[in-house]
Amino acid sequence: MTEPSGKIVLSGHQYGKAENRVVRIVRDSPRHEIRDMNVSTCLRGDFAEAYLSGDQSKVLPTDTQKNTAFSYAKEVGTESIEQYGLALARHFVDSVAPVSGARIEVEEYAWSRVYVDGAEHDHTWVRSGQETRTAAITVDADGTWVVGGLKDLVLLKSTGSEFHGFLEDEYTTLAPTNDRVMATSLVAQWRFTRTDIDWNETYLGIRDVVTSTFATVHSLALQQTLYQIGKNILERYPFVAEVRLSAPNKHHFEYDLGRFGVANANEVFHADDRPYGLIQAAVSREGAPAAGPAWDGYAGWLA
Ligand SMILES: O=c1[nH]c(=O)c2[nH]c(=O)[nH]c2[nH]1
Repeated sequence: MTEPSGKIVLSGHQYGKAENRVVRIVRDSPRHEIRDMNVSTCLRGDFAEAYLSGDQSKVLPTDTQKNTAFSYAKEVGTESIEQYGLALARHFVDSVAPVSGARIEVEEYAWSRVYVDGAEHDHTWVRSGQETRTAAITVDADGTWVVGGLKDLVLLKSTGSEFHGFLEDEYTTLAPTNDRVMATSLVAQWRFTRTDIDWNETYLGIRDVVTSTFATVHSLALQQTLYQIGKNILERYPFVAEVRLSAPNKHHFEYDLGRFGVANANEVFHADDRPYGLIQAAVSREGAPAAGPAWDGYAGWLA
């Protein structure tokens, strides 16, 4: 067999500044607001000469992209990470000639107000240990795509989950169960079909669909729960075209206390951190607008 001997070409490129830690405080009144973000900017276009011959004449430095990300936190504000990301992406495409496309990926770290004497404090927060909100915005000559999301949403239900009836072969040792703990650390992303959205209200609504579906679906497998989560989001939000979900099955094994003569009826578990089943699904609406480059990632946290 002969190896292919074709010409070697630059077959893809994109570049930007990854993980700018932008913190915006709004201090127009004594009650301050905080938006704590991790922002990655990525430019697309014909930057081939930078790779092929070292010609930087079309290259907007990543340092400049960083500065723009920080300045936009003041210039356009950070009402939501989606709105901020849209403004930043449009700026690069509209104002920097060689840029034909931009992708902005944002993670938002949540803070909640500290309570002092039973009242919310104006300018002190404690980091909320729950999920990280995410957004990925892509603008190019063909359009604008917004993907909202969350990651590290850790959920556990102590009953209402079964797993049985599975295929068995000579390597199968798993016992079927009618009652188990089901837990995950969910990553979910949803693709919008429009940009005139109340981003913050929609985020909270979708998060609520995720948690309430996880709670109320009597689950025969994590696969079934994921599909129901996606379906319920699409049913409630007509402007969402597609939901992608990734869920590690955080196994909780009933600990064998029988060895000590102690009964254990689904009460004491060993939470095993690895290996874990990793269950993934995409749920979409037939006939919805095409995804285009909406899922073409940059900094890798979507992977
Ligand atoms: O919800 C589950 N899905 C699986 O595919 C699987 N496989 C497994 O061993 N346990 C489970 N649980």
